[in-house]
Amino acid sequence: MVELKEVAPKKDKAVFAQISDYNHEQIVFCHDKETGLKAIIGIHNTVLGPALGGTRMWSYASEAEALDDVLRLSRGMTYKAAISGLNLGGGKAVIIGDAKKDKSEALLRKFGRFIKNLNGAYITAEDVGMTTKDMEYIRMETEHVSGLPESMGGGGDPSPVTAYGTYMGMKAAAKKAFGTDALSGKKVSVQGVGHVGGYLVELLAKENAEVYITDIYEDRLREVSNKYGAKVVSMDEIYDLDVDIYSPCALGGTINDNTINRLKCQVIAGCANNQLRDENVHGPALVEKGIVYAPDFLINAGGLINVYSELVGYNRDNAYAQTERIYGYTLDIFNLAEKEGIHNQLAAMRMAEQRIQSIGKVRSTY
Ligand SMILES: NC(=O)c1ccc[n+]([C@@H]2O[C@H](COP(=O)([O-])OP(=O)(O)OC[C@H]3O[C@@H](n4cnc5c(N)ncnc54)[C@H](O)[C@@H]3O)[C@@H](O)[C@H]2O)c1
Repeated sequence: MVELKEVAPKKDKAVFAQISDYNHEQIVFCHDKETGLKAIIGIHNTVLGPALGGTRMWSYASEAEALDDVLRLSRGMTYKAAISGLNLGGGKAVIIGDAKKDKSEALLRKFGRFIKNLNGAYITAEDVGMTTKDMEYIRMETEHVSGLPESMGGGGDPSPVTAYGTYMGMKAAAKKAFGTDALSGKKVSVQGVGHVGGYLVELLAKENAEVYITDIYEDRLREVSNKYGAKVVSMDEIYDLDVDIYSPCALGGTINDNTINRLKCQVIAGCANNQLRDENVHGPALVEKGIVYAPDFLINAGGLINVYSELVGYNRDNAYAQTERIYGYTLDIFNLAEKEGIHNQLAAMRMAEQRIQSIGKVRSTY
């Protein structure tokens, strides 16, 4: 019987205690002195299928932080795949190092060898700090790579599909909060206008929403602002804006003790992973404030749906059609949360767990 549960991670805990809290199946520590490779592969759950999730390269402040990241992210992938109806498990990998300085062909290919040795239990893809070229190096050593460029038979950049799913989830949340899913005239703040955020602003502008944007990079802000008429605000100001919808599209953990009381929106719907710093605390806090929260792993699943489509025979139209269903799934989650008197993130987690448990039983017969 699969058992997933909510946990509040403690970084000072022993490694096995942390793995046990999150209920991972396998953690692989990869080390190679020659190339300087230090990586951790987290395989959270493979009941529904191979554990799929990107590789992130980041200069973590400590190894504990890297482990915490891979544990949280791989568990999120389990939920994302399960709730999206995909035959995939949840996994993720982190390479510890500076993506601008520490990367080499040899390091990436060595990492590919470690993935190869897992015989398909883990399938990797691109994440923060990795490029398409890096994926090509990993692909030289193992076939268990997804999200490849179209020229290599892959589905190309998943970001537009992720943005489309996020937009669908946002519309469903608007329907719940405002009684209509029309976003025309709604004030929407988008935090982070990178790959996904940029495409999301385009969709919002097409629907005549009033969009506010912020980012670290000024040239990117200028580009998006000029293209879509979005208003630029400072990075800190984003939390205090008098908007209808706040869309976190940068990094995780932005809904926390410091920001929650500043938010004036009625809806939160964005593509960032792990938006709630602590789901046990900040999920209920949003309910208390009357904010409709669209669960992150549900509405940002478009990219994963696109990548999954590659594994079963790529068709972009099918990937978009499946992503469009996020609208209905999000409304289902709101109904479940209301019925059970729980917050939306918890309802989404329960829905995902339920599918893993029931399909786990189907698969117990060989
Ligand atoms: N790319 C996908 O298909 C996909 C799929 C699912 C989830 N996500 C998640 O969505 C988020 C965005 O992904 P992306 O591919 O667009 O990444 P990206 O790196 O292209 O964009 C992120 C942007 O956020 C900006 N940023 C970082 N910190 C910020 C801050 N404090 N304030 C304002 N802006 C800040 C960065 O400068 C960058 O422009 C990430 O959390 C990612 O894990 C992405």
